[in-house]
Amino acid sequence: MDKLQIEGGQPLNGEVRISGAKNAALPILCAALLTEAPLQLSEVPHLHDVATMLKLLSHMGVQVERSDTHHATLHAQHIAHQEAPYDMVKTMRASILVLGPLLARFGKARVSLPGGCAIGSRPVDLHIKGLQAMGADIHIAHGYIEAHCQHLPGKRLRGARILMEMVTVTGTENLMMAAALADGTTVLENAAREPEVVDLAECLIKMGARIEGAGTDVITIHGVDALHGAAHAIVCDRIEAGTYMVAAAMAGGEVTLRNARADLLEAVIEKLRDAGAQVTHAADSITVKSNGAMQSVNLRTAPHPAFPTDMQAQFMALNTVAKGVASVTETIFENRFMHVQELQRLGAHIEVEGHTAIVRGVHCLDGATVMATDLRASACLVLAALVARGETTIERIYHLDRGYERLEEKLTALGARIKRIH
Ligand SMILES: CC(=O)N[C@H]1[C@@H](OP(=O)(O)OP(=O)(O)OC[C@H]2O[C@@H](n3ccc(=O)[nH]c3=O)[C@H](O)[C@@H]2O)O[C@H](CO)[C@@H](O)[C@@H]1O
Ligand SMILES: C=C(OP(=O)(O)O)C(=O)O
Repeated sequence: MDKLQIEGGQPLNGEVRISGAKNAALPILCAALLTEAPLQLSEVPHLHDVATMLKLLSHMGVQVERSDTHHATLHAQHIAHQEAPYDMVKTMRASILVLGPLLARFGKARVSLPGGCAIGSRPVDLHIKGLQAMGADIHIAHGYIEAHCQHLPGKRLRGARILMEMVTVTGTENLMMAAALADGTTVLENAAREPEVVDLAECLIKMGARIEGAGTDVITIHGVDALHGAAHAIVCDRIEAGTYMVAAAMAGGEVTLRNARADLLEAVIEKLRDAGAQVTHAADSITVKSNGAMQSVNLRTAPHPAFPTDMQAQFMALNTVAKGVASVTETIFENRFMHVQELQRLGAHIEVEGHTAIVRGVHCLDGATVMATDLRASACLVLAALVARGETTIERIYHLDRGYERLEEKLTALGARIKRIH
C-alpha cells in the first residue's frame, strides 16, 4: 500500500492549478444515464472515485471515450443492466446517484444500499422517500434498493412537492435528476445549495431540462419527455482549493491558485483571514500570502453557504499550530473527528467533547508515522506534516487518491518535500 513521506518546514510558493470538482463530476457522470445521446465532459478530475464511477457506468452499458485524462464522452444509448452491484457501491457511496436517473429513464433500478463509512452512518432514506413521493414503488431486499414505476401512467415518475427534512447534497441531486424526466412539476424544498448542485443543474439545463432555483433552497423542475446530449465543463473543486489555501497559510509563503473561484469559498476565506492570512482574488484565481504565524479560529460546520464539513479537518490542522484555543464543531456527520487521534500522535493538543473538539495550539508539531482514515482526514495529516519538525509518514493514502489529483506533484511544485513510497 502506498505511503507519503513528508519533510516538514518548507514554505510554499508559486502557482497551482485546481482540478474539476469530484463532488460535481460524480453526479454529472450519472446524468449521462438520462439521455441516449452523448454527453461530452471536460475538466473531469483524474481521481480514483471518477474511475470507479466510470467502471460502474460501463458495467451498465454506457460507452465511455477518453480523449485525454480530463475529457470524457459518455454515451448511454444501450443500457444492459439497471443495477449497481454491492462490490462497486461499497467503495464509493456516490454510486447511489445512479438511482434517480435509472428510475426516471428506464422505470426501474436495483442499487446496493451504500452502508456506513468512516465518517458516519450516512443513510439514504431521504433519497428513497423523495422517489416514493414521485410514485416509485421501492423496497429493500437482500441489501439492495429495488425500485420501479411500471404501475404509473407511461411508466414515468410523476412530479411532486417534496419537503426534505434535512439538507442532503446527493439526495437533492438524485431527486433533481429523477424529476428532470418525470411527468409534471417537482418542487424540492429545503434543497441543498452547494455549488456542485448548481453545476449539475447547469449541465442538466444544457441537456434540455427545465430547472429553476438551483443554488437556493427551493428548486423547481418541470419534467420533460426526453433529454439530449450536451457539452459541459465541470466546476472547479472548492475543497481542493481550500486545502491548498490552508497549506499556504500554515506553511507560509505566497501561493496562487488558478481555476479557483473565491465566490464559492466565502466562509473558508473569512476564516483564513481571521487566522491571519492575506487572501486576494481575481475572476478565476485566488492568492494566499502568509508568514505562517496563525491565530486560532473557532468554526462550526453547516450546509452551504456556511462553513463546509469537507474543510473541517484541514482547519483542525491549522488550529493545532495556531496561537490560542479554538473550538471546532461538526454538525453534519456524527463521526468526523477520526483525524484527532492521528494529530495527537504529532503532538497536537485536542480534546473532543461530543461534536466539538477543543484545540490548544502548540508551538510546533513533531513528525511521526500516522494513518489516514478518510479523505479529508488524510488531507489534514498532509497539512500537519508540512509544518511538523522532521519527517512524517502517512500510511493508507489511497483515501487521498479518491479526491486529490496528483497531490504530491502539485505540492512539490510549490516547494514541499513530499514523496510517495510504493
Ligand atoms: C459525493 C458528494 O457530493 N459528497 C458530499 C455530500 O455527501 P452526501 O450527499 O452523502 O451528504 P448529505 O448532504 O446527504 O449528508 C448530510 C447529512 O444528512 C444525512 N442524511 C443524508 C441523506 C439521507 O437520506 N438521510 C440522512 O439522514 C447524512 O447522514 C448527513 O448527516 O455532501 C456532504 C455534506 O456537504 C459532503 O461532506 C460530501 O463530500
Ligand atoms: C465525504 C466526502 O466524499 P464522499 O461523499 O464521496 O464520501 C468528501 O469529499 O469529503
